Parts: sequence; C-alpha cells; structure tokens
Amino acid sequence: MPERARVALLATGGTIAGGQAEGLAYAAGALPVEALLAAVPALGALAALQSEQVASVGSQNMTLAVWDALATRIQALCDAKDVDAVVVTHGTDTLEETAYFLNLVLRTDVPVILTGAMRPPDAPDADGPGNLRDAVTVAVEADARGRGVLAVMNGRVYAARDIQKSAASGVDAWYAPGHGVSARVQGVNVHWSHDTRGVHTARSEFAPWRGQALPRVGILYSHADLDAATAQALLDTGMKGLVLAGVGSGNTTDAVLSVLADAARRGVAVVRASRTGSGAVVRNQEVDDDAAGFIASGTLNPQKARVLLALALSRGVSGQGLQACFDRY
Ligand SMILES: NC(=O)C[C@H](N)C(=O)O
Repeated sequence: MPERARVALLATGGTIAGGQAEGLAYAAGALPVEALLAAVPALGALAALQSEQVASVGSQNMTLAVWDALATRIQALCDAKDVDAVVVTHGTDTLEETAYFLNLVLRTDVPVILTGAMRPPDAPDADGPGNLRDAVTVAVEADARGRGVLAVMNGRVYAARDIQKSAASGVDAWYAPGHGVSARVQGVNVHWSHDTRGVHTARSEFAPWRGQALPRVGILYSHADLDAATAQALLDTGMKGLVLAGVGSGNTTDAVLSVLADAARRGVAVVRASRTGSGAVVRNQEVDDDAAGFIASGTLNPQKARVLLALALSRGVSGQGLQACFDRY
C-alpha cells in the first residue's frame, strides 16, 4: 500500500448520521457524509479518504436497491484499483444483513468494513466518531485483506457471517455466536484472534454481483401455539423460499411443519433456522428434513439465512444444492 492508504467512505445513513435530535428521539440518516468526516479530524492522518453518499436511510428501511447500488459501486472501485479499502457507514438494525450480502457478492480481497453507531452524533457520549476511526484503522491494516467483509463496532472487529446485533440499546450490542470476535482495536493497533469461517468474497460463487432481481424469501417466526393459517398466509404472498425462525433447534408446531412440508413438495425452498440467537440447526435432529425436503441453516441466523437463500435461488440452486450452500457459506 502507498504511504497513506486510499480509503473510500460510502455512507448509507443510520444513527451514525442521525440528526434532528429531541430527547431520545432523532431521525436516522439525516446528516450527510461530510458531517461524519468533520467529526473525526484525525481520519486524514490515517488515510487518504474519498467519500460518497450512496443512500440516506435508517437501516430498518434498507432495500435491495441500496444493496445493488452499494455492491455495484464497491465492485467498480475495487476492479479499477482506485482504492485500498472501503468503509461503509450503515444503520445498525440491519448492518449484519448488508454485511453478509456484500460478503457473498463482492469479488475482491480489498478490505470492506461496515460501521455504525448506537447513539446519534449529538449525544454527549456519541459512539459514531470512535467507531468510524476504528473502522478506518482496520481498513488500512494490511492484515485485513482477504478476510471477507468485516464490521467494526465498539472496539471489536467481526466477520460478516458472525456479527449479530443482540441488544436494542447500548453500545455493547454486538455478539458473534459460536465464533467470537475476529479482532480487537486498541488505538492504531489491531489484534487479530482468528481467521474468517465460511466461503466469502473472492471465492464466492455469488460474486460478482450482477444486479439480478432476487426472489421473494420471507421469515416465519415461530412461537407456542403457532397456527397453520399464519404460515399459509405468508406462503400465499408468493414466497419462493421461506426461512423458519424456529424455536430451539429450528422447530415449530406439528400443524406448521405440515404446511411447510406441503410447500416444500410444491417447490418452495424451506430452510429451518433458530430464533434463539446461537447454536446450530442440524439436519434430521427433531425434524425429519429428508422426508420433508427441508434445508437446515446450521449456524446462520434467520435474517442471514434469508440473504443466502435468496441469492442461491436467484442462481438456480435447488434441492440438495441448497443444503450444500448452507454447509459452505
Ligand atoms: N443504531 C441505529 O443505527 C438504528 C437505526 N434505526 C438504523 O438502523 O438505521
């Protein structure tokens, strides 16, 4: 890398760019990328930054259109060899979904780092400036290359596959079930603890992103006494794939299992995941996946299973090929 690494900062909104604060209330994504940069003057010493506003949304409103713009732009920057790293600012609500999507569709070894904030910029203890500084610190690390898409929050670095927002408030809202943090940031030092698991970026069969439409894939949240009609109503919206956010090891009521088995027979791809937040959903444990034609999500949470399933279906993967995807990615 040259003396000062070239880092592209792509902003999408979120609380890190929150504005119009009144008490605890604020509007996510109100501030432009220039305001984020102005809050961290030290960034100029860390990297030669160029910035772009890709979107200005709270990440609860993240869409495939923004993912398309983001993936297309990052791929172009990497292919043109215009940057040494990319930092994306993002709302925290769906940060892990965007991170995992990019992890699957970008063909590059260039570090791509997502960051955000749990508190808006005008909070007295705003966490955005520190997170942005840490993200750029990680981005310019030679060791960050080839690790897939990463997220930096609260002094820790997480692989896209692992990170999970696990609290509705507070800066320590981040968790990497089963695998732990990938690195810790201390000032300008980054201490790596392990490599990234799962196939990603340069070796992903879903990369590069081609701007294709994605099929409708939904998530059904299970609970005590979940009835068949609720599951059927969701399927009737035209789902091509359905992820069960199941109780325990990806389970649900007998009534719903039978609706899902029917759907699988009709060609809907049904993936069993767990609403618990950690652990693995394995094949044929309490549910006969072989008989029902279901896929087990392994350690992917429901919201990331939805991303992988939609991408796999968009590439024509079906049947046991889908299970192979969930085993590999
Ligand atoms: N902390 C945040 O960023 C939350 C916000 N709703 C967002 O995801 O954009």
